[in-house]
Amino acid sequence: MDVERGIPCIDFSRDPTDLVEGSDGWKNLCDQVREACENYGCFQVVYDQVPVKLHEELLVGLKELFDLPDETKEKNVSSKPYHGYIGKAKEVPLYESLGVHNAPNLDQVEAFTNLMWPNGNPAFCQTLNSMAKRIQELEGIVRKMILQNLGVKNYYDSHIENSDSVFRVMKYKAPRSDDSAVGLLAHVDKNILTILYQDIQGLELLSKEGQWFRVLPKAGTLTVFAGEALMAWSNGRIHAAKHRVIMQGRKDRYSYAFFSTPKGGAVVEIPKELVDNEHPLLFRPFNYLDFLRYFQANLHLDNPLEIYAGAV
Ligand SMILES: O=C(O)CCC(=O)C(=O)O
Ligand SMILES: [Fe+2]
Repeated sequence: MDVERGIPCIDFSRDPTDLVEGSDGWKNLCDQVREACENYGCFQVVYDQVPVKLHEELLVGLKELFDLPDETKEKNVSSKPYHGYIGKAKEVPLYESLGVHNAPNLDQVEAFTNLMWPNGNPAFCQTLNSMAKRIQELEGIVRKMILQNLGVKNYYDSHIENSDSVFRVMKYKAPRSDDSAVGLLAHVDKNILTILYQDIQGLELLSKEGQWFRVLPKAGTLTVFAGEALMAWSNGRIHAAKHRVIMQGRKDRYSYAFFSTPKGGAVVEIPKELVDNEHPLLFRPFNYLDFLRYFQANLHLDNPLEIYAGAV
């Protein structure tokens, strides 16, 4: 495994047979994914099923989207936490973002683009939907590898059935001064897996040893994070890493990410196979949406999940 500046980089595009379940290449990738998830909670993945041209097209559309008036962007509301428009927050003034629920479904993206543009925006709608579908495919592969390595592949179908997703697009304005500025505060993702693309650098990851590393963007590469829902479900075997965005320089920064989440109302429950004397139960079963709401209401807490559902 190639570890560059502290972040493992795993090549899913070396040979198409590597993605054939059960092949030697597949087993090798599974091992790399497990090592990365356990030790870093994050890795970069080379994946050519998301063409560089599609990233470029989406970025052009995103610039147009974020240039829309605030009143238009604010129309993107949702009852689910982190699905609507976020902007002009005191703590992160450079940050703005919009969420699209279940973006691999064309109707959902169409509803979003019709809300943003008077005549919709068919080209952007297609691009965003195509991106979400391709990243969802990658998410499914990564999740299958993780479950296989945990020895609980039999849970894969129900895991996917009980999942949902939100695609978030983000813009960070360039800081006003030459000093670096916080784009997004340090946090751990709460969901299952996050697969992210950034156009220019800014993303930083906290290693288990307590050191911040820059995650540099690379053409044809996406960044995968494990979230707390997966960390909890794996009974702590998978690490969910803290990360943040630091802005520097004169350029605005754009990023987007596919977040897989437990379905609304779904309960995160550790499989019995992952609990034994060496691995005592770490979390009681918890309702994901209820936990998210608890987290939002208690942003000052350091370990909200441990307080909310900790079993020890
Ligand atoms: O914009 C980025 O690079 C990171 C975004 C992020 O961490 C998040 O939305 O959870
Ligand atoms: Fe994040």
